[in-house]
Amino acid sequence: MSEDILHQIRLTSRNHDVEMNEEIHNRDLLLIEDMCYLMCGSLLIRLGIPDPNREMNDAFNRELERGRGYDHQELDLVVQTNVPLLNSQQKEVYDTLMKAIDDGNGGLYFLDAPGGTGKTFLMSVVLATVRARSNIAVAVASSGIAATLLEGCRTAHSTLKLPLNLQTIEEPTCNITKNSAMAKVLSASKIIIWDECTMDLRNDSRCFGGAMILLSGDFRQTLPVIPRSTAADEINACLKSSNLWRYVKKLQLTTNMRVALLNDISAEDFSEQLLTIGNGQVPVDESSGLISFPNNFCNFVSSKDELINNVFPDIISNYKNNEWLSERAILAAKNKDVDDLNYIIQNKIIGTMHSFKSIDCVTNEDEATNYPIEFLNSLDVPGLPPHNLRL
Ligand SMILES: Nc1ncnc2c1ncn2[C@@H]1O[C@H](COP(=O)(O)OP(=O)(O)OP(=O)(O)O)[C@@H](O)[C@H]1O
Repeated sequence: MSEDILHQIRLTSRNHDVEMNEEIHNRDLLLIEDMCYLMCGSLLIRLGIPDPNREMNDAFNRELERGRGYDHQELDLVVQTNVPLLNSQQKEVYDTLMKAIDDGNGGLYFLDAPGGTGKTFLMSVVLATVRARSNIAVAVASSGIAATLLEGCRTAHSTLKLPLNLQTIEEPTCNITKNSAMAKVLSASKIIIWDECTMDLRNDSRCFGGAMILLSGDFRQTLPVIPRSTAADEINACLKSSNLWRYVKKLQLTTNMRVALLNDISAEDFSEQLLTIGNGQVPVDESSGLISFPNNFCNFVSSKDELINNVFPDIISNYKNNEWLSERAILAAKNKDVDDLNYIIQNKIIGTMHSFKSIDCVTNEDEATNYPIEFLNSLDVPGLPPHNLRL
C-alpha cells in the first residue's frame, strides 16, 4: 500500500524523485485503520499494530492544501506572461534560482535590491513557477504589510513560529517541532522566500536545515527596530551579523523598474538620490550627526499645516471622493506623528467626531494597583487601535 501511495504522489506532483518516508507510512496506517474500523469497529492499537498519527496527518494536509491549493491554469498564465517581461538582471536571478531548485541542492540566497528594482515582481514569478509545477513554495515576510504583496504570503512570525521576544533570548529558535505539520510542509517545500528580511533579527541556523531559502530585502531601508536600544544593538541584531551570512550567495538587482516603466527623468534623479543617501554617501554634519537633503530632493514645507494643505488641498469638498483620496498619502516615521496629522486632518472635515475608548480595567482586581488606569491608557500596542480612537 505504501508503494501505491508513493506512486500516486509521484504522479500528482509530477516529481519522480519523491522517496518513501514516514509520512507515507503514516498515510498507509491511516487507510488500514479506516478499513479495520469499518470491518470490525476496532482501532489498530487494539489489534497490536502501531497506531497512525491522525492529528499530524490532518494538520499536515491542511497546511499542504494551503501550499498546493492554487489554480494551476492561472499560475501557468502568470509564468507565461511575466517570464518574458523580466529584464536581463531579473532573468539571470530567475534562472539561477530555478536551476538551484531543479538541482535540489538547497542553498541560502540573498536578493539585494533597492526599492523599485522589481524584487516583488521577480519573487511572484518564482513562486508562480514553483507552484504551477504542483510543488510547495512557502512565502513569508517580516511585516504584515509586506506579506500582502506576495500571493500566499504570511508573516514570518506566524509561519515559522518565531519567538516574540527574539531580542531578549540568548539563542532563539523557532517553535516548530520535528514532527509538526509545519515542519513537514517546510521540508516538503521547494523554496522558502523571506521578503523584507533585512528588517528582521538574525535567526538560528537550525531554522533552515538544508532547504533552499531566498531572502530578499534592502539594507538601505528599515533595519531591525529594538525599543530603547543603541545603534550598535541594532547593527548587532541585523542579519549581516548572523553566522549564516558567510554562507549566503548574493544576487543583485540594480535597474529601477519604476523609473524604467514611467520613463520619468525626475523619478530617475529621485531614485539615484535615495541610493546615495542609502549608501551613506551624503556628508554628515559632525556637530548634529544629521545629513542635509539636496535642494532638488523634494518640495520642502515648514509646518505640518503646510504639508497637509499641499497634500490634501480643499479636503472639505473632496473627502468623500475615494479616487482623489487614493492618490495621496502622508508618511511619517513615528506613530505619534501619524496620530497628530490624522487628528488635524479629521478636524478639517465637517461633522461630529466620535470617540471610541478602549477598556481600561484589569480582570483580576488584586492587580489593580499594579496597573493604574493612566498606565493602561498610555499603552499603544502595535496592531491595535489607540486607547482613544477618534473617528
Ligand atoms: N520586468 C518587469 N516588467 C514589468 N513591470 C515590472 C517588471 N519588474 C518590475 N515591474 C513593475 O515595477 C514596479 C516596481 O516593482 P516591485 O514592486 O516588484 O519592486 P520592489 O523592488 O519590490 O520595490 P519595493 O522594495 O519598493 O517594494 C511594480 O509596479 C512592478 O509591477
